[in-house]
Amino acid sequence: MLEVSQLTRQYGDKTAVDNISFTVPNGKVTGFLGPNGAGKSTTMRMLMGLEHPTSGSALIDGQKYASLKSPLSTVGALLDAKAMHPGRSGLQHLRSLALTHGFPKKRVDEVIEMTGLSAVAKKKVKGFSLGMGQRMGIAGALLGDPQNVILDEPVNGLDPEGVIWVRNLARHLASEGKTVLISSHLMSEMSQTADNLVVIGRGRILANSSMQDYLKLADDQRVLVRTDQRDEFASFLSQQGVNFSPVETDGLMVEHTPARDLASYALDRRILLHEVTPQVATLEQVYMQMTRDEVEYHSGDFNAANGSVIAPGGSPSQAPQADPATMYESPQTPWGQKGSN
Ligand SMILES: Nc1ncnc2c1ncn2[C@@H]1O[C@H](COP(=O)(O)OP(=O)(O)OP(=O)(O)O)[C@@H](O)[C@H]1O
Repeated sequence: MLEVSQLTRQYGDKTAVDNISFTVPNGKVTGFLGPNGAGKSTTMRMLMGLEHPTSGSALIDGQKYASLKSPLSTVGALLDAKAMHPGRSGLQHLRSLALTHGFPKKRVDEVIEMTGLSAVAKKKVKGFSLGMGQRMGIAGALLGDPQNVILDEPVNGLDPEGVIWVRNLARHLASEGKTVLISSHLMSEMSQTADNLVVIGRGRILANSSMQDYLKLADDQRVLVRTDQRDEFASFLSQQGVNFSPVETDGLMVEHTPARDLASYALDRRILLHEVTPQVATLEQVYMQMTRDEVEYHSGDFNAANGSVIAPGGSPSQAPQADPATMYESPQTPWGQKGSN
């Protein structure tokens, strides 16, 4: 179990992590979400004893990392996939880790096999692709068969097969009763992987709940109804001041009205509804609503018609100007999205 309690980390004037508390329970995958610069990596690094908290605590199974008797068997982390000696092979890297921690060579072979690296394990780390480096980092994290696993952006650079593999791995570890904390910017992936979510923005907790409860926070609850008496039902809804929009030939997407009320209105008016489907918000929709004002590094919108970039809250300019406030931002790509970082 991981326990973060009133944790704060300041770098000079900058408060990277601001008095946050949350628990990551055993047997669950907990997604750790937040915009760039929200404080996820800093929190994970404090759990792993790589940064000292300014105040508060970050504990693993009730202990600070530095006090753990058998660190690699208690917690395994992928924090920076490039943190390996470039001149060594993956096999050498894992063997030296195993040797210093007293794990048998057999365990190295097991994690190499588990992470799909058998064919490249003897290659020098400097020749690794981003995805191979990620897999090697995960292999290192799993070496001690730890009770707690912390993965910072593990799917970064992985191909679709690798992304599914990480999902299955996380689910498998949780099914064995292990604690899994995993950060990612891939919302669709996270929605399939995590049981619980901790969302942070500008160093503060924005949400800490089960995935199910989180999805209920969508502020635009909508219900799709279908009926052969659409005009009649639509005119009734208009009289009630309910907002809706037509869908295909027989449907209405109705806003802010519970499905039960809609069914009841229809029954009273002897209108047969042949479909009443509450729309489930996606994780991405709820997350975007929640973090709208928490994004430290905003991208401008790209105007495909004339190639201009509209600065956040501003008017079009022909070329993006270098601005110290956005110096961490990825360059605008021709298709108007941020590149990966
Ligand atoms: N060593 C440091 N010195 C100064 N500022 C730092 C340092 N490490 C992190 N920060 C700042 O702390 C804030 C939180 O950074 P952090 O890397 O934890 O965010 P993150 O949520 O992991 O972001 P991303 O999703 O981009 O990886 C950022 O504003 C970052 O610039």
